[in-house]
Amino acid sequence: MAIQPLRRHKIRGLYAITPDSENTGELLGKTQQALAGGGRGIQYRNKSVDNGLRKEQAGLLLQLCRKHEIPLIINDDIDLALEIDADGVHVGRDDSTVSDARKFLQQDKIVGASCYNNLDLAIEAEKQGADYVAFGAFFPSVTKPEATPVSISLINHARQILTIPVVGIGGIQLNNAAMVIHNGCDAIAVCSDLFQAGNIRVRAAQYAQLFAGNL
Ligand SMILES: Cc1ncc(COP(=O)(O)OP(=O)(O)O)c(N)n1
Ligand SMILES: Cc1ncsc1CCOP(=O)(O)O
Ligand SMILES: [Mg+2]
Repeated sequence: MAIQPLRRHKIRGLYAITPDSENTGELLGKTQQALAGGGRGIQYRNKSVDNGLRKEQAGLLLQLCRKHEIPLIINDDIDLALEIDADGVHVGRDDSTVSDARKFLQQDKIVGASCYNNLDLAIEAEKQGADYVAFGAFFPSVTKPEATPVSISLINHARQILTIPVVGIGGIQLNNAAMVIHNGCDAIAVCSDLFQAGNIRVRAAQYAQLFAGNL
């Protein structure tokens, strides 16, 4: 029986952001481990390979995510999301607008938006139909060292104003994740601390445990 696409799944818990990688087998193996440990969303983010390989990797990741009934969100690229029928797209200030993403993707697809340290951007993203907003970087990020720094106190303000889920990103590690969650983030987006872990499944389970009873 064919596995059906996910219907506007809410992003909550551990949201795994894939690292730049040319090694498709390794990328799939690591993502499988993140899913086995309890990852609740996967974002395919790969800034370092050509479009052909991006399409191949994204298609294979989608098959894997469907087996686990977990959504695959494509970073930046609405066309790729449409081509492979991914579960959604994540856009930032240098990408398409939320309105365009919403217009081109079917209603049941997920649209996420980066809002950096800016609540006005988040209010606008929600109006335009975003399914979640992301703030960060809360901590220095090795994956994106130039990311805008953000104070944890923003999360509480965001939760009071917005109805859609709030995602925290940037330099999140096991020893600082609880602070982000306890301040109100519905999900934490993690790349290096998850994908560089010696045992990715165990690391993912440790993150998932931080949300225990809250998903
Ligand atoms: C969940 C999540 N939050 C923020 C980002 C960053 O998006 P953007 O600012 O467009 O930067 P790039 O990731 O494209 O470098 C994200 N990808 N995911
Ligand atoms: C894409 C992005 N946007 C802000 S920080 C970041 C990178 C997140 O990766 P890491 O968890 O390794 O800091
Ligand atoms: Mg982007």
